[in-house]
Amino acid sequence: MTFLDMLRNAATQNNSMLCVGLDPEPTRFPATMQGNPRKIYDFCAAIVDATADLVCAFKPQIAYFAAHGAEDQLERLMQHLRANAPHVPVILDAKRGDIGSTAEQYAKEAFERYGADAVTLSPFMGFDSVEPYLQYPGKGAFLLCRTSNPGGDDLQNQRLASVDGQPLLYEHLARLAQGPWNKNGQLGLVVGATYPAEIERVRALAPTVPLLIPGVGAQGGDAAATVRAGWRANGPIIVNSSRAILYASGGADFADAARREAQKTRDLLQAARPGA
Ligand SMILES: O=C(O)c1cc(=O)[nH]c(=O)n1[C@@H]1O[C@H](COP(=O)(O)O)[C@@H](O)[C@H]1O
Repeated sequence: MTFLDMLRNAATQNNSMLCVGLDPEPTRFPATMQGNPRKIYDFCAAIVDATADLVCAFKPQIAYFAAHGAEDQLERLMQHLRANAPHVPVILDAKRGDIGSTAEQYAKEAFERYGADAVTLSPFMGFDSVEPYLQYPGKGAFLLCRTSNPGGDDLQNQRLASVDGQPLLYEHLARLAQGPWNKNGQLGLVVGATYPAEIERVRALAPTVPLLIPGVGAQGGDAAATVRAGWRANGPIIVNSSRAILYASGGADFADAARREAQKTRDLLQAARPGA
């Protein structure tokens, strides 16, 4: 099954466009685990179990594991996801971007070592840095397009004088992802919930590719505006929230609190669909 098939199925089964981001930060764990990087797996597995019927995807952020030398716990978490949430696609948030020969190694890491269904990529180095990921049939790749951070403006909002119509860089990327770069039909774009007007612009230029949209919750993005700008019947969106769900409670009830927060966010997103 392709990444897009999995996404469609999970979105339908769980009635959801919510992605729970797995960004484990031991200092924010509840008392019995607090500050202990060996508890990363336990913490994340509890969150997965509490939310697996509410999401269309999970997104582990690799830096939160690698920073603690906890790649083995990410491998265990991937196995846990396969066993306990087999219907939910996993997007490995790695934001890789390197020359083709090195990209081949990163692709192997994401799809073979971790068994991810999709990966996030920085497209800054051009198509040959993206192509190795597209060699994996059915695997998804999300290109950073108009990111949620304020500094995203610095490059993404620059005009390309050399391209027809002098589009902004992020607009050009949106066209490439919808068209010539989408060799395996599984490309998507990352756009921040903090910029709904730009989400709308990206959707106009790339009507059918999936949009991964982080920035609701801790970054303050407007969930309803995000859905209105990005969701289309044949253009899926995956709205990520990490900290607001993971740390909804700092106590022993963290998993129950995460579930309540995920449910609230899921319902808010669903209700904002035009005609819902
Ligand atoms: O690619 C991403 O996931 C990403 C792109 C972007 O533009 N902004 C952004 O916040 N992210 C990631 O999405 C997550 C957001 O986390 P919260 O702000 O805690 O919901 C983090 O893992 C970020 O690395």
